[in-house]
Amino acid sequence: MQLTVVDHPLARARLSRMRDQRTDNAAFRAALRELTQMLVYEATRDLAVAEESITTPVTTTTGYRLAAPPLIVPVLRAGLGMADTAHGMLPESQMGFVGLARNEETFQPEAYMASLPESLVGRHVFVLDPMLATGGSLVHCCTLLTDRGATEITVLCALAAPAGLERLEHSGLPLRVFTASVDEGLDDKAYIVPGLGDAGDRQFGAV
Ligand SMILES: O=P(O)(O)OC[C@H]1O[C@H](OP(=O)(O)OP(=O)(O)O)[C@H](O)[C@@H]1O
Ligand SMILES: O=c1cc[nH]c(=O)[nH]1
Ligand SMILES: [Mg+2]
Repeated sequence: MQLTVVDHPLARARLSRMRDQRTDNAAFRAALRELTQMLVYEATRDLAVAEESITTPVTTTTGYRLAAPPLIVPVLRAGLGMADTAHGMLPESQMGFVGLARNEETFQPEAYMASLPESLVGRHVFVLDPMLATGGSLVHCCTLLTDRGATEITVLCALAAPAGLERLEHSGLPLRVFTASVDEGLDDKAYIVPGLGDAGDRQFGAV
């Protein structure tokens, strides 16, 4: 597993706004959208490009486009807040969806939907979920993807806990992880510390 911490000053500023308990739902969503831009920008740095000839108003030159836009997969609910921004930056990408809700007593993810192409052979997949806590949700999601043949998965998250990163590492899944911070740890409710609370509730309200 490859880990990249995107600790650019602008990313830190957005993340700090998300952490602050005074930040309301709308401002939290705005900061997450802006942070997502930075995560996508970093995570797409090494994607293959195809060349094409283009004609400017002055002359002909070489243009570039992504050779194979990745499949984008937000993990509902919280990943929804990253989806539109990622899609805006990768407009040719297809989007799939995975719905998971962590049981807050057992901390196990409970799946309630998956809408994915049947085969992901040869497809690079970008998974969006702001929070990597115990890692149970992302292991579940990424296993759905490898079961369909994916061999290249990039995870974008705002925050990661060391325990979740360790779990992903030991899962053997073919992952690159981009996060804006590796936080201190988890509390007794498996919330990330210092964290930002429940990323779904912070965007959409408590359920
Ligand atoms: O690493 P884990 O311990 O599995 O926890 C992380 C998961 O928890 C949050 O979702 P949640 O289950 O709260 O659902 P929600 O997005 O609907 O709020 C978050 O968005 C991750 O999917
Ligand atoms: O801190 C956490 C842990 C899991 N899910 C969240 O939304 N926040
Ligand atoms: Mg939640």
